[in-house]
Amino acid sequence: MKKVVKFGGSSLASAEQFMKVSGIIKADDERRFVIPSAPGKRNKKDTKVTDMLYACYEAAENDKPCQELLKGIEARYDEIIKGLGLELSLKEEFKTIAENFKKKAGKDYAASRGEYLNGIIMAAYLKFTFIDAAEVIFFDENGIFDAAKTDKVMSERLEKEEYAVIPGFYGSQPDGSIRTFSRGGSDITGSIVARAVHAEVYENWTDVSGFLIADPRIIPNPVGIDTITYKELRELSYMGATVLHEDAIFPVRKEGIPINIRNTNAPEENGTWIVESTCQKSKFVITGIAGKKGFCSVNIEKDMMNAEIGFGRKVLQAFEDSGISFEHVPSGIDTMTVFVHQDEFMDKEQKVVSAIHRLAHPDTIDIESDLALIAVVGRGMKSTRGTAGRIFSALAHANVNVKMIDQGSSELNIIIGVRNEDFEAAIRAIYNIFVLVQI
Ligand SMILES: Nc1ncnc2c1ncn2[C@@H]1O[C@H](COP(=O)(O)OP(=O)(O)O)[C@@H](O)[C@H]1O
Ligand SMILES: N[C@@H](CC(=O)OP(=O)(O)O)C(=O)O
Repeated sequence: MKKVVKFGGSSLASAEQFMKVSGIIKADDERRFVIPSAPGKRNKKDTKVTDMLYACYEAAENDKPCQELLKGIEARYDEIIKGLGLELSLKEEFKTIAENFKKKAGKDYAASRGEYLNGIIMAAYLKFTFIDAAEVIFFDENGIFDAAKTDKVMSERLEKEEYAVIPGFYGSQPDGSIRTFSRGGSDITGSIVARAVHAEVYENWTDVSGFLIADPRIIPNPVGIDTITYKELRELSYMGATVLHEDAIFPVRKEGIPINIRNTNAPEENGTWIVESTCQKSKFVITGIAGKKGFCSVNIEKDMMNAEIGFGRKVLQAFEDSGISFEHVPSGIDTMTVFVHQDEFMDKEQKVVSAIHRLAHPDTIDIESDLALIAVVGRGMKSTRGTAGRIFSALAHANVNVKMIDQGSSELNIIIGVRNEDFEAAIRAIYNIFVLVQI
């Protein structure tokens, strides 16, 4: 039996955390393949090594001095090495990194060094084989993850290893350059490794005891989720529940490998099981709530819009032509609203508006910014009447003005648009009505 274990930055932020991690791995000899992230925050005010590397590289790229910043990063690793009592020096590694920064080896190369160096330390401490992810994780020349090549090379390579450490977050492109996944992407590496070795389980160790019904930074001590389906999880992580990267389920999903979210600081707890499907009912009507701030709505009105075939396509074409993806498109008889990410949209706003006028000839276009989207997700909602009603009465009681509602036909989720400033109050109101009143 093989278990793949991924440890997030919060689990590897200091020597003390490394010791806990080693204890967890050594407690079960089926924990054979280890995916470390870069050191994360040691306290709320601390900076993640990945962010330090981005900052350092930005300086190097602009021909500004970055030696001091790099020294700060080296000091973080040295502190871990010293704390673990290891006979290991990363001097040569840092020399190479400084040289490559000078040669402008790329932002992705810079960020990836956080995981690479942590992997070297982890392998030395555990006495496992170190495998550079650049040798087993591949992207094509356009930077798209190459699943087929990765799966083949990775499974052949890991077949030969009993115990190995593979750093998370990055791989290589055909020209040998380093490419990373998006932020939080070590979760994806863990999932890819789990698939390649046909693991029995993919354990994802973090600093919370599993997936919680709501973000603990908004709801103090939220109830934990015992079991959640891949689909529910995808909705929640896409909508901002950062505990697992939204793309991390794809590799394991195809193999039916469950993901178990666990807490490095409370390993005795079972955490959350993420599975393909389950006959287990969730504790409450809803499984979870998540959300994100920073959206804009573009409201388009045109009399008799309903009778005009192709109107929606023309409007969306205007967004596509500017390279802007849309999140939701609720519509009425003579209105259509397109929700987009504010930061993506801001610079191109007027270009898109004029394109909509040119392509679709609407009567009016009205833009509203600083909106948040909240997803209420649950496999139990389909069979329960009145869920939407309960949400709206809770929001009305909390004085939250609902800007938009969108329910997918799967009835797995309801998306609600509110003002950014109402975001936390809205999440609290929904949590209270579905969870607190039932406890
Ligand atoms: N629904 C949720 N359940 C659990 N944690 C959540 C949720 N939503 C947001 N989080 C946040 O996700 C954090 C864990 O993810 P992350 O910071 O990426 O950890 P790691 O460094 O271990 O990869 C938690 O500390 C918590 O603040
Ligand atoms: N270190 C990378 C990748 C990652 O997955 O980190 P973490 O496991 O700490 O979320 C980041 O900060 O984005």
